Amino acid sequence: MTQPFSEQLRAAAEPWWSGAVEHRFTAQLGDDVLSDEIYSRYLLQDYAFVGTLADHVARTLAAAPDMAAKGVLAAFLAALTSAENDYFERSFAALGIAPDEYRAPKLNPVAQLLAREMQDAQACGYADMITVLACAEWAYLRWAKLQAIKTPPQRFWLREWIDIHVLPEFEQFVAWLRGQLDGFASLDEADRLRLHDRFTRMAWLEQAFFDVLMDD
Ligand SMILES: Cc1ncc(C[n+]2csc(CCO)c2C)c(N)n1
Repeated sequence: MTQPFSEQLRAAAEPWWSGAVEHRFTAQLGDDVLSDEIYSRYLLQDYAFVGTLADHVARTLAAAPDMAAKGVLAAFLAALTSAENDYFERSFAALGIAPDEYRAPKLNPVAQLLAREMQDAQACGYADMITVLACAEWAYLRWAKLQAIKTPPQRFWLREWIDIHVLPEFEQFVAWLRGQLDGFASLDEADRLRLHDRFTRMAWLEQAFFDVLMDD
């Protein structure tokens, strides 16, 4: 039996998929041994990423083929801009990072490429936009699940970052994204190949996003 298209995409994105999901950055985060210096670097880049992602979700919503899909994306966008923003603000305060610093960070080269990848997908259409989103969200669900079985970190900014990504609502959203990917199996071969490349590039970028933060 052929695998669902989402599984085909994920399997084809190895070794970068596992490289991202089992990254030493996330392992050290879950073990509560990641330095605040590295995590601060991460959070500054990721806050900018999440801002760009919110715009990406809004454009995906605008391109969505039906009201049901628009509703799911609207709910995700609401969570992204409320609860998630609150987490960032509290964490920046605890880490001694001032608003001036986190509102306009200088993006590292990987963060710049991630933003380009989203723009490129937006120029192609709904399936491409969903593919970018699905890879990013699914990878976060996976690494967080692996870390959630450990003793929760003492530092709330590490602990809550795992918690946010194992919430049932988030898991349902990822399941929905995977369902959307599975629907793209009926697209023609050229489209499927382009989505394969896009998903793999995203997995590579997710791994690289962690790589550039580490000291060693
Ligand atoms: C580089 C990078 N890739 C993916 C995510 C995952 N993500 C982005 S927004 C969001 C919403 C709910 O928390 C989630 C899970 C991230 N943070 N940073």
